[in-house]
Amino acid sequence: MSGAVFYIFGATGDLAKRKLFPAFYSLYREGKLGDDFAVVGLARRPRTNEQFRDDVKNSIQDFARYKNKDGAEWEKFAEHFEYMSLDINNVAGFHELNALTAKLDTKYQTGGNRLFYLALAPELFGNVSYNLKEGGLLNTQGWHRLVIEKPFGYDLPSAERLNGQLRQVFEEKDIYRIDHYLGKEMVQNIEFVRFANAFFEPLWNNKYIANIQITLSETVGVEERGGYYDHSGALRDMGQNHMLQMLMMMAMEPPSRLHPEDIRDEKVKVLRSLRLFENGDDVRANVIRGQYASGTAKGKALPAYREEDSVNPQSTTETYFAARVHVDNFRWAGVPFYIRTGKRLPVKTTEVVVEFKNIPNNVYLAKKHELEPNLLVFRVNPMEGIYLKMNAKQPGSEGVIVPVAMDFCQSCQIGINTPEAYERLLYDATRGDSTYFTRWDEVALAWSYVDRIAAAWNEQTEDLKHYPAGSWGPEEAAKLLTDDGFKWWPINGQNEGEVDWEAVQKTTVLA
Ligand SMILES: NC(=O)C1=CN([C@@H]2O[C@H](COP(=O)(O)OP(=O)(O)OC[C@H]3O[C@@H](n4cnc5c(N)ncnc54)[C@H](OP(=O)(O)O)[C@@H]3O)[C@@H](O)[C@H]2O)C=CC1
Ligand SMILES: O=C1O[C@H](COP(=O)(O)O)[C@@H](O)[C@H](O)[C@H]1O
Repeated sequence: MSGAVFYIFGATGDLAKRKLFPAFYSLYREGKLGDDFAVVGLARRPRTNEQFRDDVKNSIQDFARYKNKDGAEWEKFAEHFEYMSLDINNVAGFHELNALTAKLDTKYQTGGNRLFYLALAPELFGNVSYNLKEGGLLNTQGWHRLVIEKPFGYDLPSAERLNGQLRQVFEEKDIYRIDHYLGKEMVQNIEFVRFANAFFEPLWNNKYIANIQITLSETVGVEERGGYYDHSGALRDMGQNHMLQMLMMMAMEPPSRLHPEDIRDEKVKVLRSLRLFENGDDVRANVIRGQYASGTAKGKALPAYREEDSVNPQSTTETYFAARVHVDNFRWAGVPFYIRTGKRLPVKTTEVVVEFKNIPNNVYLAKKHELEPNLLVFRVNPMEGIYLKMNAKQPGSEGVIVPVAMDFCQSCQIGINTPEAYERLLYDATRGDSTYFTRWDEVALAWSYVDRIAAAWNEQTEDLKHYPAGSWGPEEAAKLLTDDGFKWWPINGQNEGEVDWEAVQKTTVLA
């Protein structure tokens, strides 16, 4: 990497501690940062450089893939970190920051390259970018990139306002909007599996695929984020970004080149093809929302959402939603995409299931047997891998057909040491590769899709269902599929479905 100064705005916050410092350390240990870099931590509270380096060290001990094993290496790494107390709203502080950076530019031969990471509450994003310009931090020769966290706005109008503020200072090509799901190994793998395998791409259409199911389930509640979450809800927190991004990866056409803009062009076309809900009734027929009530998980009593800290006791914010989504283009016409996400569900998992259509039922095997459909499952999180379920003769039987699985468990083979999403994204931003960041038109289209749902929900709240914490959400979500002759496929054997995945015979593990 060519030299650069990295600025972490919000360096005393949770994201910096849990994700960013560990990501820097992994990249450093892997030689991806080189030695010509400085990291400047910025936040209001006072910290000496030594205290800040201790914060970084503690975060690495707690959260990094590489632990702080080697004292000499740690010391070398820590020297790259500096701290400056700064209030985002104070322009004078930015002039001071510029003076500090000039020294770092010389020390590390950065060529004026600067990456500004905003790990801050979104309402501060606009001010930072304006003050960066005012403070002279963009007056150098090298590249200047702005990495911003989600949420990018609350709805389309607020996202447009924010984008307008950022664009007064940065060009679109220099704005890296994070969606950390795009940094996940298996989400990135979707396009490789699709486009690098002769036996998938020909089947990847409405002739052979019956439906696609995307599940992002979480066992946690809102934890300490009640204040943010109660104004957001599952649709904005997970639907507008991570879920639609995964849907785009599944549905996009092959890009003509593996160039970031070509890939993002194809993703945007998927968003443009989403069938928009026409009115409130249409939303209610296709989107189910829920909120967790008290319940139990693993014998532990769990509070209701309305009892969580910083949550309105009468809140109607959804902690769960499931939707039937249609992509109205030639490839996907008639294939429903079912998406669901929720907090306080029984397992933490992210999975995408592709259910293939059954073989014609007049051929002899299907006449004699109840055949299960073939499934291709992308296991994104926490297990990483690909699972293919098919039918085969039970060994030793007289033609008994059983479901068997080809299970490529990536996390079993590579272990838990696969790079974390933030590592990949940070590395990509340092290299100027924006493929796995979201472009403005993606963000805007995703908001306009989600805003229609939110508007219908605002009209009335009677359709909000309460589900016990620790359950799979409102029963109505099952009906979305049963009405179409489908069902949610079990997640890691934990669903109330009939198939016991552990019992499914594992025939082959690919090397
Ligand atoms: N935490 C997470 O897991 C995730 C977070 N995000 C996003 O990342 C961003 C940061 O989240 P998170 O780290 O959790 O938030 P925190 O509340 O933990 O941290 C906020 C940071 O901003 C600083 N800050 C607040 N006001 C100012 C100000 N006026 N001037 C300078 N610094 C200020 C705080 O430091 P101080 O008080 O010292 O000024 C603190 O370092 C948010 O946009 C969030 O949505 C996204 C995905 C996951
Ligand atoms: O962006 C968010 O994602 C997390 C879930 O991320 P994961 O990588 O652990 O699957 C979610 O808990 C949080 O509410 C949301 O803001």
